[in-house]
Amino acid sequence: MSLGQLKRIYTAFNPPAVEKSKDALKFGIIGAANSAAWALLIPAKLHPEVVVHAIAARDRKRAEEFAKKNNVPVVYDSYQDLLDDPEIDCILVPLPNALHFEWAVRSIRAGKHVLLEKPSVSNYIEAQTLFNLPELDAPNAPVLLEAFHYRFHPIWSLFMSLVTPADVVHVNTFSMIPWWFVNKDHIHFNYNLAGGTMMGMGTYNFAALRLIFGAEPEECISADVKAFTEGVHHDCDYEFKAKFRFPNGCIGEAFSTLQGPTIWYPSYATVTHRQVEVPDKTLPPSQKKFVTREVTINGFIHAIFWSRIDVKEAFEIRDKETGRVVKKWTEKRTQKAYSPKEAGGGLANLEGEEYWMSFRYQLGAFVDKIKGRKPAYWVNREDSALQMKMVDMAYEKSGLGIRPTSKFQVN
Ligand SMILES: NC(=O)C1=CN([C@@H]2O[C@H](COP(=O)(O)OP(=O)(O)OC[C@H]3O[C@@H](n4cnc5c(N)ncnc54)[C@H](OP(=O)(O)O)[C@@H]3O)[C@@H](O)[C@H]2O)C=CC1
Ligand SMILES: O=C1OC[C@@H](O)[C@H](O)[C@H]1O
Repeated sequence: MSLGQLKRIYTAFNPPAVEKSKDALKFGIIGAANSAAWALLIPAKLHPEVVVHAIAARDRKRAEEFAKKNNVPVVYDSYQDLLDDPEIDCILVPLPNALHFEWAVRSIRAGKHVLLEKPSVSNYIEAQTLFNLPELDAPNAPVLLEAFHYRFHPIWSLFMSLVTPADVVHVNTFSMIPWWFVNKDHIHFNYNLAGGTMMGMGTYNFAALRLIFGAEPEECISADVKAFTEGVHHDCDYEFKAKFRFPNGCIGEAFSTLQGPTIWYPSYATVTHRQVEVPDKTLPPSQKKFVTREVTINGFIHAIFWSRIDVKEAFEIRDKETGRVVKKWTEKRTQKAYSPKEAGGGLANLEGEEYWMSFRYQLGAFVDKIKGRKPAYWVNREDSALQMKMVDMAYEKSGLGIRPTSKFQVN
């Protein structure tokens, strides 16, 4: 690891605190969750318009410890008490997946803006209700955002600018978390809490496929899982490999595991385009030029640690009449984008530093939306709902079945 990389990662987790503005939004967190550090506590330090105001946990002592450790001034005894605080503008919901639906609805009904951990809910049934809540279409409606952090990072935007969705024929995605990071008692492996690797990690791969094809999958062709069978862990996949058919017979593949090997291997998505003709005025009129482009984004999920885009273009010059290949060659290049400036082009003027994690860009977009500014990037409600449709498709195909629907009643 280079010194520059080490410095970037160190600063990402220990960022310089910025001064808060008078009209900063007050956030409350329901659940003293580990992921709250990534999604809110760290990025909040870098955002002048965000103050983490309150924490609630099922157990007050746990909330107090969390508050002390993270300098959160107000502690509540219950999630509902926190929602009832009129001073709070926004809620982070970092609860087990099975509780996202209920607490997102309750938060919205309390008039709060909601940053909702991924996956947004347990299944498409819940998604249709949540993302179509009438409160979200009322005047001055609260903002609801699924925390799909990687989509807000400049490397993702740069990567997408190198992809031509209509020409994509095949996509292969990979993600993993080493075995030592998630133990068996984690909420990821509790069926009643809507656990499973497709929920915890696979949703990242699935979103990549939907975005790269610019379309929804028509069918899950196969979904092979390795799953626990006993106790609360039953039907929780700890590893899976799924294959989807997208429009025009195109194929998208996803592999992920939450029990991977010891060394953390970066996620990736490799995109193969069909061969297309490229205009080239330097060629004689009897010849045509073609290119087949393959683009890989490495480290798309946790870009801060290490990420890079690899572009491989295979060119061919063909005789127009006979189709015979006259010449062929391959060109390769790589690109990094730890900041908008490094991404360049249309992204260069956006706000961001190389030590900003995807979560900081996400928080920026969330605040911009609330403040009535136009975020650089957004994940809309329909998109989040369709995301759950794809997850359900894979769970149904796997034989494990969709994750259980919440009993919480929305009247
Ligand atoms: N964006 C990201 O990078 C990440 C996102 N996530 C997502 O965030 C969510 C939480 O994950 P993570 O922070 O790892 O989980 P944790 O186990 O660390 O936190 C979950 C919280 O849920 C609360 N909770 C309420 N009811 C229950 C229950 N019945 N069983 C267990 N916990 C309960 C607990 O709060 P209390 O303090 O009240 O006891 C706990 O603090 C998940 O949806 C996950 O997919 C997870 C990791 C990273
Ligand atoms: O980004 C992540 O990495 C760790 C996982 O436990 C988590 O669900 C995921 O969001």
